[in-house]
Formats: sequence, structure tokens, C-alpha cells
Amino acid sequence: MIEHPILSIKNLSHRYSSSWAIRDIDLEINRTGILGLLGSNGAGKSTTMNIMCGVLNQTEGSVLINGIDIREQPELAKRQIGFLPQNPPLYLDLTVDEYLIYTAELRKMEYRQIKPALEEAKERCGIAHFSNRLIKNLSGGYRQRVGIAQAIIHKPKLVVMDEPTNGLDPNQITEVRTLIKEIAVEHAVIFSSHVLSEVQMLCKEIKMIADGRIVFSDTMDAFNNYVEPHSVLMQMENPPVTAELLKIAGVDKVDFVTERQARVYFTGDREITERLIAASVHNGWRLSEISLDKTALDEIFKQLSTKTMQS
Ligand SMILES: Nc1ncnc2c1ncn2[C@@H]1O[C@H](COP(=O)(O)OP(=O)(O)OP(=O)(O)O)[C@@H](O)[C@H]1O
Repeated sequence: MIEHPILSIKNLSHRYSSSWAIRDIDLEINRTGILGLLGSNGAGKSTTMNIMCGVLNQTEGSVLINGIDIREQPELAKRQIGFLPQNPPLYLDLTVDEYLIYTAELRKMEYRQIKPALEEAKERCGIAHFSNRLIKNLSGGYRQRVGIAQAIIHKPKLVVMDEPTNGLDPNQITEVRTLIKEIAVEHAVIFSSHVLSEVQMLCKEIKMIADGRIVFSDTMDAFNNYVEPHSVLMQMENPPVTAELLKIAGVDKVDFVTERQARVYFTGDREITERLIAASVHNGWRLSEISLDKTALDEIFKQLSTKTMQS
């Protein structure tokens, strides 16, 4: 028997009226766990997710869910997908139970399977005690849990979540992230975010999308290595001239941020900090602070985002 990938997207492109929102997206998921789709607002995350869940018809390319073409056999393919869109379609005047039973029926679940599936989904999402509560009387975090419950009630292979923590308060964000991690033990989860730290925290694999194209695709470890700081910030009471700093092995470039603070770009290992401290002591630069430059991470993120626009 042929084993199909859970999700296989090839050369996916979409055009709204005249302009392309996404171009040539390739993506494959073969196992459970979380894949992060990272991109800033307007990068093309929602467009990609709406197409992969059969909500939007693509202009070009193909989406196969477990080997089934979502455009050719949408009903069959959608049974394997759970989707939490950016604005979950919750019916505020229904109770949690009424709503979840309705979504199970939409998925054409067998009648006798619905009751146990309902209980299991509520249990997993921590909403069993709200079974008879109207959705409009739930907090944002609990509404999001109901949204997640409708995405998993039919036990799909693939769960797609479009910015699931957007608009939640910090406690709710932590709870929803924990829930996503739990769900990913049994399901393949693809999750979008514009928050780099969130993707770093949750995902083993990352696809970064910018201006409708994938600009980075690898494991989270590879991404973290890639975006390791390449500069340090040095605060000195008696700073040297740039040329003195450039003499130190590994230093590529120096920018003075203020008269006494230099950003020192380097290649190679992080032992550069030790060499800089030693040089400072030796030459009397009176170093008061030295740190790996965190803003460098954002800079690299920006560079990756704009890479395709320039090429
Ligand atoms: N219905 C639409 N009609 C025309 N253009 C659209 C439509 N929906 C999205 N776009 C455009 O397509 C591009 C990609 O948008 P998309 O919503 O997929 O991005 P996103 O990464 O999900 O961003 P956000 O987080 O802001 O939703 C943007 O330039 C957006 O303006």
C-alpha cells in the first residue's frame, strides 16, 4: 500500500484580481508534530491555509490531503482536515454542545460516533464544564478552545490553525499554546503566526513566508543556528577608534551607535566576546557592558523577509 504524505502542496499560487498573493509554495507534512508558518501581516499565510483547507480555490498548483486532491474530492479530503480559521465561525447563540454537534454533523460523522467524539474533544480542550454555556458568554480564551475543539472533533490527520493566539491575553496565550502542543502529539498541526518567539517555542519545523513566497524552510534548530547573533554591543568609557577594534580576529565591521557604544559584527564563534574583553582590559577601553546583540535576530528576520523582494 502506498503511504501518502499527510499534506502535499506543490507549486501553489494564488491571485486575487490582478496581484499574486502567494507564488510557488511547496510544502509537505509526513508526521505528527507542529510545523510553524511564520510571516508578517499580509505575507500570505491565510491565503495558503484557506486553500489547503478547501475554503478558497487556488489559481495554480495542487493540494493533496493524504493523497486526495482537495479540489477534486473536497468532501473526502476535508474529513482529514480540521481548520481553525483566523476568525473562527462560532455561532454565539448556540451552547458549546449544540455548536460542536453541529460541526460534527457538517463533517458527516456517523451519528453514533458523535456523542463519544464530542465528550473527547471537550475533555481535551478543557471545556467539558461549559457544555451548556452559550458561546457568547465565554471568554476569548475559551471561545478559542471551542474553535480548537471543532477542529479536532472528527479526529482529522491534519489540524490547521491560522494565528490561533491572536487577540488573546497573555494567560490565554500560554494555555492555548499548551493545548496546541498536546494536540500535536496525535495530529499533524500546521500553525501560523507573525510572532517569531512563538514559532520558536512551539515548532520543530518552520516555513517562513514573505511576500507570498517561502523564504526559509528547515528545522527550528537550523533556523536558530541561522539566526544566531552576529554582533555584540559594547559599552565603553574610553572607546578606541574603529580601526583598533577591526584588528581583533573575527571582527568584520564596527558601527558606533553612540559615542561610547559600539556594535561589533563578527563571523565565527562566540568566543569573540572573550577576545573583546581581553583587548579592552589590555588597552584600557574601560568596558562597562558587553552583550550579544538581540536586535540582530530581528534584523536577520527582516533580511529573510525582504530577500525574495530583492531577488
Ligand atoms: N480577498 C482578498 N482580495 C484581495 N486581496 C487579498 C484578499 N485577501 C488577501 N489579500 C491580499 O493577499 C496578500 C496575502 O494576504 P493574507 O491574508 O494571505 O496574508 P497573511 O499572511 O495571512 O496576513 P494576515 O496575518 O494579515 O492575515 C495580502 O497582500 C492581502 O492584501
